[in-house]
Amino acid sequence: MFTNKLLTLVLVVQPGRVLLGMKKRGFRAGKWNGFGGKVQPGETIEEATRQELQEESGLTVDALDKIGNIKFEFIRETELLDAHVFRADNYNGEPTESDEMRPQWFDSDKIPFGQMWVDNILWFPLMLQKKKFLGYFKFQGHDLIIDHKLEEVENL
Ligand SMILES: NNC(=O)c1cnc2ccc(F)cc2c1N
Repeated sequence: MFTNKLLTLVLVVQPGRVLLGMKKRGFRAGKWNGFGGKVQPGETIEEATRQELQEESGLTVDALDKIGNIKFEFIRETELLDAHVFRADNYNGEPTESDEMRPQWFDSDKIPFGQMWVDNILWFPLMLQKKKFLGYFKFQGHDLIIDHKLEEVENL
């Protein structure tokens, strides 16, 4: 029996480049990540996405494009992570370092996949092409995918 934990994830994209955040402390410090986190009770997924983006990068966005839903399972764990993935092509403000994250722009052809969650290399190309997708990744630990599904969809 699984419990479902909602996560948000947003990639801010400009022509030829993507904004990522270097996690400075805590879980998976030293990795580059999109911006996001948990959805608190009473918050919508979109509200949580905006809140986490602002806290972690200093940015606000007008439009959030829903581009993916990814379910993460870890063997021997009963919590399924249900990540709602968004893309933002416009933003307000300037990327600002926080206690948690150091934002940095990366050329779209120089994404540091070796310092990211290992599933990113599989679905970032879909995200960059603005394709909508459903993903499922089964992890053994945090660095080994032992099973996965990834499909493009017309609607989410
Ligand atoms: N850019 N961030 C991610 O791709 C990301 C964020 N959080 C996760 C939590 C659990 C997991 F198995 C994967 C991710 C993940 N890929």
